[in-house]
Amino acid sequence: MQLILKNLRKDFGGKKVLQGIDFTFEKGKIYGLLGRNGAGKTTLFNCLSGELEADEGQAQLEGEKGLRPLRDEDVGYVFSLPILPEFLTGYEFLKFFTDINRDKVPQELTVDDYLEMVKIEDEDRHRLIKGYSHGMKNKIQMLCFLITRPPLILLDEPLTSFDVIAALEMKKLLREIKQDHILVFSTHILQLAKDLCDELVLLRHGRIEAISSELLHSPDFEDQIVMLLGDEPDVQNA
Ligand SMILES: Nc1ncnc2c1ncn2[C@@H]1O[C@H](COP(=O)(O)OP(=O)(O)OP(=O)(O)O)[C@@H](O)[C@H]1O
Repeated sequence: MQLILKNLRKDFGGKKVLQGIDFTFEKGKIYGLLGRNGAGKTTLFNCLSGELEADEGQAQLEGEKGLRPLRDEDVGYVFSLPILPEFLTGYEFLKFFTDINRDKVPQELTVDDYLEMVKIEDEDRHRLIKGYSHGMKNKIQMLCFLITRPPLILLDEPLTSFDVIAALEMKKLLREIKQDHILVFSTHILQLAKDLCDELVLLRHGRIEAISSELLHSPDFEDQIVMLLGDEPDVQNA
């Protein structure tokens, strides 16, 4: 399975953010998306998840049944600022979520099994999400894609909110599921990108370019990335 992006463009009132993205992401790999603040990483994720409509271009999935446009339900999206119903408990939300996705949930797994998977403790499961920490909310968001297992999973800087143990667990989990998904992960933490990702891509000048694997494994990797990102101009105005 592949996600094929062709000439994806997005402007905001003349501000050219995505300037013709051409790139192919493959199943079985974790991609690290790097870019300066304001480079357009969230905009790209929003266009792929259907939160925003791209002005031009296409996003298509190529699988066993051929090529077809990417649909909203193909995408699991973990936002950097989690959006969840704060008036529900973690348990209630997941019960609701598993009920509406009953066809996708393996029979043998209960809500408690899922909460156990991301180590949300018993005493927290029945508290309102409103009182959860940022990291706990991110865990709940991650459970949504662990339940529905969409082909494309987008993670907008989620691991930065996790403590060291939780981050290790999440990395392990992502590595375990990666063979069945296309995983794209945006982060500003170079060490995390290097450690977790199979491929690194840069979003700069409104386009995506791959970083060679030699560079990824070279001793001056960080300096080179800083140099490459350092010449990113401000987003172009029309
Ligand atoms: N809804 C919007 N309306 C107008 N401008 C927007 C909108 N969303 C994003 N932008 C602009 O598009 C540019 C890219 O923003 P985006 O959030 O995609 O960057 P980013 O790479 O995710 O940045 P960061 O690393 O800081 O999170 C910024 O200049 C931002 O101000």
